[in-house]
Amino acid sequence: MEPIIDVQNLRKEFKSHSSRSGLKGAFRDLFTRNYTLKTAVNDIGFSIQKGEMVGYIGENGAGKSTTIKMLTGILTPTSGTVRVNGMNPHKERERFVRSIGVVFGQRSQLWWDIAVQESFRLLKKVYNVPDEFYESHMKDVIDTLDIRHLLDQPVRKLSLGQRMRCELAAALIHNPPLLFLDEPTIGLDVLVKLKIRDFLKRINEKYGTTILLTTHDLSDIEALCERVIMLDEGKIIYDGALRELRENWGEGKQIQFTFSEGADLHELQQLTDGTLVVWEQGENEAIWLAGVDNNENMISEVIGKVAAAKKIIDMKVVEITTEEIIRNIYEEGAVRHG
Ligand SMILES: Nc1ncnc2c1ncn2[C@@H]1O[C@H](COP(=O)(O)OP(=O)(O)OP(=O)(O)O)[C@@H](O)[C@H]1O
Repeated sequence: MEPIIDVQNLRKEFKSHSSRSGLKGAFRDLFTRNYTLKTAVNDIGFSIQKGEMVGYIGENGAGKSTTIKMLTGILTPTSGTVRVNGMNPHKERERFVRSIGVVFGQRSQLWWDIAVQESFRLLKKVYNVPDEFYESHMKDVIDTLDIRHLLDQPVRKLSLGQRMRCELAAALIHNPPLLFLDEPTIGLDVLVKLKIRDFLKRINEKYGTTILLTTHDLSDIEALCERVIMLDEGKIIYDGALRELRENWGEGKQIQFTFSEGADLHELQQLTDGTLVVWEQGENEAIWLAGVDNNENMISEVIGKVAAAKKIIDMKVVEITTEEIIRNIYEEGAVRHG
């Protein structure tokens, strides 16, 4: 089966001209421009099958939005190919936009001054959605997102969480097979986040909707996506199961000690000499974190050695979080496999 998203050797360069300083520089700029080239997306490739929910992650400036903009036809690639829903997003613009739903957390597709349901009706017309389908489908969407009481409010009166739920509903009026979400839960409280996640799971199960999700909130990814694509400086550094990422990288644990008084690094290193421990100071000098391999003997050995010499007033053993795993990966720049 043809993948729903297929990207090959995709590249986007931005040209920006840097001005030279001084009057002489400005004069020279009139005749020859000084360009600097920024490669935002650097020859990437991946494909996504129908029904997948994929997390697209990376630090600020990694190239996520630029990729999404090329996938949705807003930007033209410098080189490479993009096929989405069997189409070229830039060439078949009109037909293409009817086949996708997009939610950008920071931007609205609803009309600010009119009631939410008027916006919905307008979009229904734009997308040519048949009445019968609209009634039954939107009833379900409205109930699941719990927005019925908001329908006669103008958008400008809604809170961010209320607006985001309406945005999601608006993106789904034509029941697109593919949904792009860029930071859909940014700034939302936990309850609204949970509601949105449950909703996304539900439409994925019910309609087999494919979802590509960009977010800085890794708990969104953990709740929804089995697969992650990780981007760093325009290149894909990991594409695979989130589970595998944890297995390969997350085997370590941290023991968090709170001592009765301040400790220093040298002293702690000496105490655990001969054991592989990475010490790191916590919030203050009495709190220290010992990073160790996930091995029971190792954990008791470290605790034993430390407890014999220092007065401990609190202690806990914590799993390394996905957040930390990913931070470690960025620090090392690439993923070690196996
Ligand atoms: N229109 C543009 N002109 C010039 N440079 C751009 C343009 N758009 C993006 N860039 C640059 O391309 C790089 C990738 O930007 P992009 O917005 O895709 O990153 P991102 O991963 O989405 O980041 P964030 O998480 O901050 O949204 C950045 O260095 C950015 O400065």
